[in-house]
Amino acid sequence: MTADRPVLALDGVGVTAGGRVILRDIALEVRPGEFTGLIGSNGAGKTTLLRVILGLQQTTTGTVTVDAGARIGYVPQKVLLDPDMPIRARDLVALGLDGHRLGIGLPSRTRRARVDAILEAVDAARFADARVGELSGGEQQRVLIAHALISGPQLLLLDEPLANLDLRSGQEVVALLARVAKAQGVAVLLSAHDMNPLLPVMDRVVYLADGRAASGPTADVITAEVLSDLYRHRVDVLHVHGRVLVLAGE
Ligand SMILES: Nc1ncnc2c1ncn2[C@@H]1O[C@H](COP(=O)(O)OP(=O)(O)OP(=O)(O)O)[C@@H](O)[C@H]1O
Repeated sequence: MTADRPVLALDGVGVTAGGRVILRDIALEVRPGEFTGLIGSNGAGKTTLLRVILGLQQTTTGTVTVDAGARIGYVPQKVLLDPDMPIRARDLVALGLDGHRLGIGLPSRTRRARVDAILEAVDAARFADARVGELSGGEQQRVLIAHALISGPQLLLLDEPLANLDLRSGQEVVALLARVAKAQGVAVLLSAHDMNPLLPVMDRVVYLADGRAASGPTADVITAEVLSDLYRHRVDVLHVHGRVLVLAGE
């Protein structure tokens, strides 16, 4: 795997399910060490696209190419952790190791060291022994990210991880993921309905509207011209106090 070879590439991908066209002609590339935002409003097709990449959703057209040997980590949307579930944060993270062939046969001291190191990397060491159900949303999100990272994936997919976080926790999770991307060369693909929390770190964007996508470097895609073309309707892109607003025009 080299820095200039995409770890993931989609070309002409379409999905029809339940008699409905959900995605059409999606093309995108994701590279090692890059942070890509998958942006779209409710129902735009973000989860479906992530499921396509995971091989859980059948495509009707196009190709999905994952670099040979690349492992994929996944943090699904809405993981419900029962407050009474008697599992500690460190045990949940260790499950990410056991669910993978990497985890089999590791001596317990090595396993523990791996779990500690990954909890440290996501700034979750201080609640390693707490029950996951009792942690705050932001803390749980860190544990779930550690769980996805422990098998050493080259591609990390996260489905709306900021949805239930306050602004501050959201910023912390985004900064953490950007660090992981750069330090470990992981390609991060994160879905969100609002791109603003991602702007400081987002190298590339896949902007979904009505099942179609515009994708590429953020500055090339988030323009009135490209988004008007995508929406097939005039939209304006406003930059206000460091935020980007996409507004329907006349
Ligand atoms: N198997 C299916 N059969 C029929 N329709 C489906 C199927 N899977 C998804 N859809 C529809 O496709 C559309 C896109 O769904 P998807 O969950 O991918 O959107 P999303 O962008 O993740 O939305 P949200 O932000 O609300 O989670 C929705 O209208 C959904 O109802």
